[in-house]
Amino acid sequence: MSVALELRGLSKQFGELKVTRDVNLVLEPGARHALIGPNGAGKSTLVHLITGLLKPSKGQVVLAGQDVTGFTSERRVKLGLARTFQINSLFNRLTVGENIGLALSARQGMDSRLFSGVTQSPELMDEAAELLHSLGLLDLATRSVISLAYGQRRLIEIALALALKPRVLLLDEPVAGVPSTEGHRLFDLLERLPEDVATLVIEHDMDLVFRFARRITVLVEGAVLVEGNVNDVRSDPRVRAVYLGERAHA
Ligand SMILES: Nc1ncnc2c1ncn2[C@@H]1O[C@H](COP(=O)(O)OP(=O)(O)OP(=O)(O)O)[C@@H](O)[C@H]1O
Repeated sequence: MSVALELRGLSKQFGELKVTRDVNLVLEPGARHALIGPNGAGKSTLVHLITGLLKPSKGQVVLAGQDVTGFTSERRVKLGLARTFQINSLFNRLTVGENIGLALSARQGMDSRLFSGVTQSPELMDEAAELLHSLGLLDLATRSVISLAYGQRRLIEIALALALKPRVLLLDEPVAGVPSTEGHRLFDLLERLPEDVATLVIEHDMDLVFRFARRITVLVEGAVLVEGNVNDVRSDPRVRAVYLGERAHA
């Protein structure tokens, strides 16, 4: 099977400021990979380079063997790159199930503005329920989005991204703002992600990173400091120095 996502020598400069420096990264299908690094390390910039919000100064983004460096974000989504949607992309007055139905219909090329077409399609609504069930979120299906707590909405954002049937899923700080009482639902959901989807999580919460990831890339000053499996990264003295140094600084 081909590599799901590859970054080749990716660099980004804003004027004189080098924010991303020659980053190489490979995600195999089904990868569970975390990107970590101290504040300002360039994690968000790297995500923007992957999604197409920013264009690199050098290097390539390759999605399932295809060089997508010059492609718009929309084209990348169509080719299987999904990221968690921002909260405001959910339709507040609709139910969770209807929101997922709309995302499924968009994937199938239906005009998602034709909302009635979605709710009147038992197949789509069944598929939405099936997806929510597989993620352990079926209890939220008939709730209107507006009635959900913030943490619950963040879970639904992940379901919405998965409705696009991506090859690669980018999760940008999934824990941010989720109260600890709802944290277990997020962990549960992450364990239920489809096995073949390559997942890259950008996260500050080390508890989540160590539980979820099989490989970790540590970014410092825009460059990869270390990449390896969880134990290697955890015990690497350079990583400890970065994090302990940061803590001592705080
Ligand atoms: N559009 C821009 N123009 C100039 N500098 C930028 C721009 N975007 C980001 N930077 C700089 O790039 C560096 C990396 O920022 P980035 O937001 O990617 O880091 P980060 O690792 O995501 O940080 P955090 O964990 O705090 O969110 C910072 O010094 C930031 O000020």
